[in-house]
Amino acid sequence: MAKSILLINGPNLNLLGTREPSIYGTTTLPDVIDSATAQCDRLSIKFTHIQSNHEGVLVDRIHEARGHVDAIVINPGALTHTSVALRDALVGVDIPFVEVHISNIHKREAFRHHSYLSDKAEAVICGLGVFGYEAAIDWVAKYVEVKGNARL
Ligand SMILES: O=C(O)[C@@H]1C=C(O)[C@@H](O)[C@H](O)C1
Repeated sequence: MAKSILLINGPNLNLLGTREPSIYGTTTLPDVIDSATAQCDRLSIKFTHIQSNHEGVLVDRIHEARGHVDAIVINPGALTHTSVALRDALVGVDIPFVEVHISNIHKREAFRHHSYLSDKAEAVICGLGVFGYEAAIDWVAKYVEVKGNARL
């Protein structure tokens, strides 16, 4: 069972709750983090989180996670559809990850239908709103085994 999870949120997710609420809902990112923190506490999982609007900052954080994190839950935001660098970082550190999208990207503009990450993800959750984060953490807790001595 995973003992440490890193949650990553990409560009514009800092606006969650006020940004296009008809698509992304009214729950704020701090509320998402608070819920995920409590969920991980209940599951005895060490939890950390980063949100950044900068691709290189997220790449650096993924590199830093190697050897310290058992699994990553990532909503890459728009980098989903553009970032080979993010894909390469996730594959390069060999940490299992679950891809989360608040909206159902397959019901939206065509340019959102492709992800540079999905074929490397353990699972992809989209369209469940912010519940997708909770579902991803629950799944990771149940099905992702600790690799070596990975700890935060
Ligand atoms: O649904 C989401 O969480 C994703 C969030 C974004 O910011 C968009 O750029 C993606 O296309 C969809």
